[in-house]
Amino acid sequence: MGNQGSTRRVVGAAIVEAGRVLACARSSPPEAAGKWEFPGGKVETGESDVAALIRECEEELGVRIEVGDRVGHDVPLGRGDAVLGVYLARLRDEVRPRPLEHAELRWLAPDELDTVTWLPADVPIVAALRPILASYSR
Ligand SMILES: Nc1nc2c([nH]c(=O)n2[C@H]2C[C@H](O)[C@@H](COP(=O)(O)OP(=O)(O)OP(=O)(O)O)O2)c(=O)[nH]1
Repeated sequence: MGNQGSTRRVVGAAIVEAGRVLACARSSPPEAAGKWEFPGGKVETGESDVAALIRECEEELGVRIEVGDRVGHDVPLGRGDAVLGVYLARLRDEVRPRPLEHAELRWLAPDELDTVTWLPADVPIVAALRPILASYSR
């Protein structure tokens, strides 16, 4: 599926390993710096969500990911001219994620998801992720 229509898409990867999800602290812009998000970014014209996630995770973390199911629903961003969609993902190999663009990376267990301040749009997605993560670590 391509990126059609006027609503711009931002995609994020909820990378899960050993029952924890990778959370990333933004380094910019100033109003978002120190807030936490899923690695990802804007889907380019004609690009699929999955291709955008693979590209962004290489750029931001230096890793190759495999993309899985959606987490929660699309969340409107800002003035409503964009939406955020998040997908489960896994690392394809042993290469460890590095904060090439983020201020900090943390692997969070389900009971640690509230220990960081997420970007506002991520809050409902994190709520949808919690039971999924908990089911992995059971
Ligand atoms: N990557 C990411 N962006 C998010 C999340 N939640 C959220 O509100 N956003 C917002 C922050 C930004 O306004 C926008 C993504 O923009 P970005 O700057 O990360 O995208 P990009 O890497 O494609 O950036 P650029 O090429 O425009 O510099 O979406 C999230 O979980 N992950």
